Amino acid sequence: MRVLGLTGGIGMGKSTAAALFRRAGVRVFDADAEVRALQEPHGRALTAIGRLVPGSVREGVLDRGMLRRVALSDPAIIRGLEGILHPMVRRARERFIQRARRDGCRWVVLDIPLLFETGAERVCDAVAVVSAPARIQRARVLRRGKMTPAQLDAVLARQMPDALRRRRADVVLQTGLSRHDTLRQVRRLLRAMHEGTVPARARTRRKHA
Ligand SMILES: CC(C)(COP(=O)(O)OP(=O)(O)OC[C@H]1O[C@@H](n2cnc3c(N)ncnc32)[C@H](O)[C@@H]1O)[C@@H](O)C(=O)NCCC(=O)NCCS
Ligand SMILES: Nc1ncnc2c1ncn2[C@@H]1O[C@H](COP(=O)(O)OP(=O)(O)OP(=O)(O)O)[C@@H](O)[C@H]1O
Repeated sequence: MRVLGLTGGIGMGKSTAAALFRRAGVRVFDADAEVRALQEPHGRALTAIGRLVPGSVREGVLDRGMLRRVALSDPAIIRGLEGILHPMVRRARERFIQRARRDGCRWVVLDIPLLFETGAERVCDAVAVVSAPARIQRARVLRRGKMTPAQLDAVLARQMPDALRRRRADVVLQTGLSRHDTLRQVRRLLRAMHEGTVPARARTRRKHA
């Protein structure tokens, strides 16, 4: 079985690309969805988060807006939050890979925003990076109205710069043009996956989870 990492900065179009892979029948592990599941009412991460940010969990329910505000204004809190969540996400990822291998999948996709930052690239045979001009990225995120410009800057400060991410990619998917154009690029990649011609990772030693 082969593993394709899919990553990119906030708002670069990861979920949109992941949905295209899913539609083509490829199994996709979604790290953001995993985080949300851990933070659901009575989710497994809530006790630890409530201890980290007192008042953020009331009667087993997380105040996500408050957590976002606190975490994105205090680097120590976001580090603490990552310390709670990343090991849980890593274990879920390992279970996903084991299950897919057992089921005889030929390719799976790992959709992980912090793929390089957390070392998850080590389990990937190839990495695709979604990318768009910074101006478009900013406009997309701010248009959603969930984050202030200062909060967006705090997120960007914790992510690898786009240029570096692109340099470390095996494939770059441009999402700054139309959705149709992105679809064409994903189709091309799917064809290469099928034919076994995806550029392989030369720089890192593969270590399957
Ligand atoms: C900070 C939180 C509460 C903000 O919640 P919110 O609903 O605003 O955002 P959401 O979870 O949908 O994430 C949106 C995007 O923000 C970026 N992002 C989220 N967490 C982080 C982080 N710790 N570092 C860098 N970027 C991040 C990613 O690009 C992600 O796709 C939440 O993202 C969280 O609990 N993050 C910590 C866990 C984490 O590191 N997640 C990243 C995936 S492993
Ligand atoms: N190829 C594309 N063409 C046009 N718009 C796009 C394209 N890809 C994504 N978008 C738009 O950009 C926004 C962000 O896309 P998406 O949710 O896929 O990004 P993301 O990288 O998963 O974001 P996040 O990191 O915040 O989860 C959405 O509003 C989406 O409609």
